[in-house]
Amino acid sequence: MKLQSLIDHATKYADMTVAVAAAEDEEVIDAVTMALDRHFGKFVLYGDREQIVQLLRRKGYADSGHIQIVHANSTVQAAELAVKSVHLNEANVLMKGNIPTATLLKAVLNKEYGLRTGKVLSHVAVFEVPGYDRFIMVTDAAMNISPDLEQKVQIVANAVAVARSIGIATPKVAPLAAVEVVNPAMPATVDAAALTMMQKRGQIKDCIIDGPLALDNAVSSIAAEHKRIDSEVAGRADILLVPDIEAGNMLYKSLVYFANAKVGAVIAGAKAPIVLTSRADSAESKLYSLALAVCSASK
Ligand SMILES: CCCC(=O)SCCNC(=O)CCNC(=O)[C@H](O)C(C)(C)COP(=O)(O)OP(=O)(O)OC[C@H]1O[C@@H](n2cnc3c(N)ncnc32)[C@H](O)[C@@H]1OP(=O)(O)O
Repeated sequence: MKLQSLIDHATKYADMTVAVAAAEDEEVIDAVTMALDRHFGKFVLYGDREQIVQLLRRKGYADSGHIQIVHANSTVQAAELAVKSVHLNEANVLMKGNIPTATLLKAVLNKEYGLRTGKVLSHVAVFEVPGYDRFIMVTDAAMNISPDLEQKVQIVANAVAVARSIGIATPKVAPLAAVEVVNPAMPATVDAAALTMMQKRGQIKDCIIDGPLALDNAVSSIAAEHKRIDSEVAGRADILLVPDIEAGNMLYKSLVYFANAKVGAVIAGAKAPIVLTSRADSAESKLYSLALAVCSASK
């Protein structure tokens, strides 16, 4: 599967509005104009009007009917205004611009005007890995630091919702650990076994969970056969649930830097999908994240 297919899908939602907090950033404007070139999304850019106009002019986009600029005096104000616009249903997707992640997340978690739903918010990344015939999803590599079992249940639910929004009707979920047997000294294996049983008993829906699985058994049927693991998920996992942010972040970055994987990612579980790009992301990756957010907002 190619991430390009998400862009093709997103073009069906040309009217989706994306609120960008602190849009005065060349890379962010690159992603916005790339999306407009591909005919998806309308954008409301919150931030320093003069800087945003200058950046848009360089791209030849100053007068686009699909862009509105709302001036903000600071990044804190830009975050507040952008989040409020999603809260008020004026926008369908929130995107981070030139602003610290914590500043945006604070606004997102604001009790009065934020985007809380009572659910856990979590990061879901979708990878196109060279040599693989399907997407590999990783969660949570960037938001929840050391989730407990109840949080993992919601992290899985968020990832399943994103998977379904991109056409994976019943995703196979592998809760990862270092081994594929339960070892009480390794809490990730105990949580993985509990998640597996919760899915079998109908407490977690719309997916198949089997774990614990080590990474090789989750993604390689040869490795799974070698270990004689009899599992519906082994070798065919769509979603890799990592035990904590360190494991997830290293897996995410290994896929990008060692395997040349392409990635798009969103924060799910909020009132609307959130695109949390980082400086190191390519404009292409930001575009994939925008497309993924538009696809998941459409469900
Ligand atoms: C993968 C590539 C990209 C990257 O590398 S990103 C870099 C790595 N990521 C990070 O550094 C972010 C890691 N996470 C964090 O720092 C923190 O968990 C985060 C998200 C900032 C929240 O921390 P704090 O602001 O300290 O929040 P807190 O724990 O004091 O809680 C404040 C209120 O917010 C709520 N909250 C926090 N995280 C939540 C979540 N995931 N889902 C839903 N609600 C959440 C929390 O329950 C609390 O609510 P209340 O005020 O008690 O009602």
